[in-house]
Amino acid sequence: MSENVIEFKDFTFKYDAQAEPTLFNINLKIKKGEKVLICGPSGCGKSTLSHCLNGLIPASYPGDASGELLIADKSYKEHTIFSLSKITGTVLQDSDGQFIGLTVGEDIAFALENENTPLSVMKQKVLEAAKKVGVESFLAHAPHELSGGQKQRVSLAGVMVDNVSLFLFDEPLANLDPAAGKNTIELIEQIHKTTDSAIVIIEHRLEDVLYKSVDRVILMSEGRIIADMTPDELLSSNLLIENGIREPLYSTALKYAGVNINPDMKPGRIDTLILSDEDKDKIRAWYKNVEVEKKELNSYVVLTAQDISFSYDGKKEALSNVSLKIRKGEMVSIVGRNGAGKSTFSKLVCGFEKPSRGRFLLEDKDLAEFSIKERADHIGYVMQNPNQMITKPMIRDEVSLGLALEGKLSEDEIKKKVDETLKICGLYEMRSWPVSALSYGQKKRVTIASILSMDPEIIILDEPTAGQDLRHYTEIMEFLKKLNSLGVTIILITHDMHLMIEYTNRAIVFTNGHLIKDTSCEEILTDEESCKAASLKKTSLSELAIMCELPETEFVRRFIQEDKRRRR
Ligand SMILES: Nc1ncnc2c1ncn2[C@@H]1O[C@H](COP(=O)(O)OP(=O)(O)OP(=O)(O)O)[C@@H](O)[C@H]1O
Ligand SMILES: Nc1ncnc2c1ncn2[C@@H]1O[C@H](COP(=O)(O)OP(=O)(O)OP(=O)(O)O)[C@@H](O)[C@H]1O
Repeated sequence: MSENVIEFKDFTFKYDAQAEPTLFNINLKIKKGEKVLICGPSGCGKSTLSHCLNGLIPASYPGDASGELLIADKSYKEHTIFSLSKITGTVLQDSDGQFIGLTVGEDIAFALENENTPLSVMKQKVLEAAKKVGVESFLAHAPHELSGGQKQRVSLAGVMVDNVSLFLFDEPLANLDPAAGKNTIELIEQIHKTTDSAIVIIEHRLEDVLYKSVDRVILMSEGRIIADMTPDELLSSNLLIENGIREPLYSTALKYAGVNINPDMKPGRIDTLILSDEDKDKIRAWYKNVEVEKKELNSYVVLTAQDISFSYDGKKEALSNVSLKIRKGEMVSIVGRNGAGKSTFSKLVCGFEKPSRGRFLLEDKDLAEFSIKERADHIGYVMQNPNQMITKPMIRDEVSLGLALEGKLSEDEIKKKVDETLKICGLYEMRSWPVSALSYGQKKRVTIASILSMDPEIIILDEPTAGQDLRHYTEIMEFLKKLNSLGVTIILITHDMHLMIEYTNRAIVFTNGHLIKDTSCEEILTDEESCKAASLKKTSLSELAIMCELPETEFVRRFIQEDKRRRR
């Protein structure tokens, strides 16, 4: 094989279902042993590009292509899905779609089974791969018994048993808790160091992904490659912000402090960043000048959990003695490791499961007396995986569904309400499209729109911004903030520490079914012990504070203040 694993030459691709091409004139070479990050706004064609590399295009998604794409020196047209599966190992964005086996073990083994590996070798390899991603105790479980993040880990283990020339990770961090995300980036780095496979990572969370080095970042916009440069060059430019991608937190902090970033400072990663004494002084001066405000909290409690316990199988408790109070108009984060019980907690609040002990109160009324439908009038739940929520083939029908079932509004009123919501969620232009033509991030917005149209008093959102680019992330979060300022209580389940500090003041931390901490976000993020127990991760702000000899917690607090002030 030549040194290029992938070579796109003037490659253009149009889905049969679309009028215009989704990829235009792509010219891109990725060599053996290279590690490349692809980023770009939602819908810019990142997943489409990756589908070309694992054969889903043209096998599952037919369309017209021109130009050439060589994978391992052979035109993509000459490959089959099977021949490509030997070359490309993919971890898809939507890990649900990837399960084939009845158990987790079978699933990880699938790649090896195809190669007639002896049983004993196979078991050993499966166990090793499972251990690397921490799912070894789930090998006999059915995939549907896993939490979202646990499923994502299984997909990672699945590709790691393969011996491929190209690893393709499509949003590998979505749904992973911060510590697991960090491990994943370390695992990818290990693959990078120990094989000469090419690695392509598609990810929005640069704060997390740039924790280890990447050789190049490819920036896409509207189906074209608009930049192909090193992280040091990219972070010295304004291209990320201009193209709607969240910069790593330290980079934003440097800009707030008025530090001019250039490639010689090696700004591609926080641990390579070189700051002069003058830069540090600028950061200290900025820190000193940030005004710290205090927010008064409403004391009116809207949701109470009293000593809630629950088990799926009657043996192991998924939640144990959880008690908490949510005040009206609060915007809080629920965080914690994969499988900690966060989604289970939400399912209990919404009545999809019943607690084995304890009770929930909505204001002073026992929620056990409400039917699921009555609860839905007060509490909206946006689940983690949009594919588990969407039931209608057309976007407009999906978003109208709740209102139509409720039967309170006329058809015209429903139409008006749905149009408003679609506009807010940036879906109005696509209102008559089939859901099947949407990217994952776009589908996620459809599910948020469905819940918002119902005007609930409390909204629980499970990873609301997973798969969203900065523009949609900001639109969704600013809209939630606006709803919140009107009195709607918002509970965000998130693994995104960046989101937690940007938008919420309080963090409720779960680990192994227990609520272990309930305090301010900056306190959680600078407390080593809680971070470890709950698989959270300090952000790059902590490291920046240490570099400048400033107190970590206060630095994070002031950054949050400044960030909120600037976005008002
Ligand atoms: N199967 C399909 N049929 C028709 N159009 C599609 C299909 N899949 C994606 N598209 C369209 O192609 C465009 C690019 O989608 P793609 O999934 O590649 O974007 P992306 O950059 O990966 O976005 P995201 O970050 O939201 O996942 C979108 O506008 C989408 O509507
Ligand atoms: N349907 C189910 N049947 C059996 N066990 C389940 C089921 N759903 C979840 N579990 C288990 O209950 C525990 C809590 O899962 P839950 O989905 O609440 O975690 P989570 O904190 O939301 O995780 P994540 O961050 O990965 O989404 C996990 O150990 C999981 O394996």
